[in-house]
Amino acid sequence: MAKLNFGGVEEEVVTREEFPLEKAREVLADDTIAVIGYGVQGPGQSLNMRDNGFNVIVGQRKGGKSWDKAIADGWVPGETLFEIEEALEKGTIICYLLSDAAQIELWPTVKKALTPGKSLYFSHGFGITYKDKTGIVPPADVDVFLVAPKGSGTSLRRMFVEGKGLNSSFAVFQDATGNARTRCIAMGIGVGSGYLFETDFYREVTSDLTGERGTLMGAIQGIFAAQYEVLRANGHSPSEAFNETVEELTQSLMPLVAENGMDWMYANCSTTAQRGALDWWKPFRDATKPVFEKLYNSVKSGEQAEISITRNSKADYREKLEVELAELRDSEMWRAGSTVRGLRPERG
Ligand SMILES: NC(=O)C1=CN([C@@H]2O[C@H](COP(=O)(O)OP(=O)(O)OC[C@H]3O[C@@H](n4cnc5c(N)ncnc54)[C@H](O)[C@@H]3O)[C@@H](O)[C@H]2O)C=CC1
Ligand SMILES: CC(=O)[C@](C)(O)C(=O)O
Ligand SMILES: [Mg+2]
Ligand SMILES: [Mg+2]
Repeated sequence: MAKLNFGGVEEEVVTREEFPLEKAREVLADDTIAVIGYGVQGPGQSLNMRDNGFNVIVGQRKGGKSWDKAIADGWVPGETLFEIEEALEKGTIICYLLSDAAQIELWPTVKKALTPGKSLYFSHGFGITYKDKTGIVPPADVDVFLVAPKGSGTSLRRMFVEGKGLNSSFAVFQDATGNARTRCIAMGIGVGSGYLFETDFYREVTSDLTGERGTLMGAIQGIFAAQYEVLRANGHSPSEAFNETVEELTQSLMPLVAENGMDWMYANCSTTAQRGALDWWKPFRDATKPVFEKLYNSVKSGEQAEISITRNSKADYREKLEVELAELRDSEMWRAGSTVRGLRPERG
């Protein structure tokens, strides 16, 4: 563990320097890693582990898009791609990467396969933390741990292919073998994490649910929509409103923030912009903070988990999500965005 100073607070993190890939391979040399579910995280994690030289198989329901995608990605039915029950039987580390709602339905099957000494791996603290709602209570004689890549499985794979690494959190819930922590970190390195920071299942799920509902996804769309609507109501064209709300942020300014922080991005803009942004960020913070507090409390009380389970357990949940995604896609702002994206010279 490397001790690092994060803005004045000391924290320990695990880097690839101190826990190299060779060590991770050694730790899991005798394991068969069964990735159950081939949705978004399933492909990212399984392909990275396969390319990293681990013994990986995939378990997925036969027929359907995910099964076909697995075959297209080079998984071979009967060799490295199996029906879920068969993969569960063969695996010594069970990576439970179905959607959080689907994990509830399949749990009785998974539980049966968890013979003593096996490991149960998650990428979210959801199922374990909300056990009263999910019924997910693992047997005492298996290791239970998580590695949660902090980003989409799509980025996890893309960054790996580019030689980069997305960072992940890790946590041990149950250590039956006495070796759970090392095995967990080895998995974290195996899936292609850039570095790993430690948490517990409760803190992982509460921060994650807050982040995705907040600045990462929910709040950002909300604030985009509000500014776009004000610009349009005041006579600005869709292209002007979109460029000034989204395109400039994603294409020009956020890459600068990613590279060197907010102050550096500010410093690379005009002093006119700096003056205004420095005056306005606090009013925006003050206006939104009560919403973030409401959000956090709703996560903490279990209300957000309840909503997610209820809604995503319905037979037609995919169609319902698609209708709401279409509402975004078909909005003037994102239709304007589609045209703007088409005009990027590199796409032409
Ligand atoms: N999507 C992402 O990039 C991230 C996901 N996670 C976590 O990783 C885990 C997996 O999430 P995703 O990859 O988004 O899952 P997903 O929603 O893409 O679903 C994964 C797979 O579950 C299968 N499935 C759905 N219902 C099923 C059922 N009733 N029986 C059998 N199979 C079923 C689907 O065919 C799909 O292949 C979750 O715990 C999630 O919170 C964590 C970080 C990011
Ligand atoms: C990509 C990620 O980490 C999220 C937003 O938390 C999720 O997909 O659940
Ligand atoms: Mg997340
Ligand atoms: Mg999440």
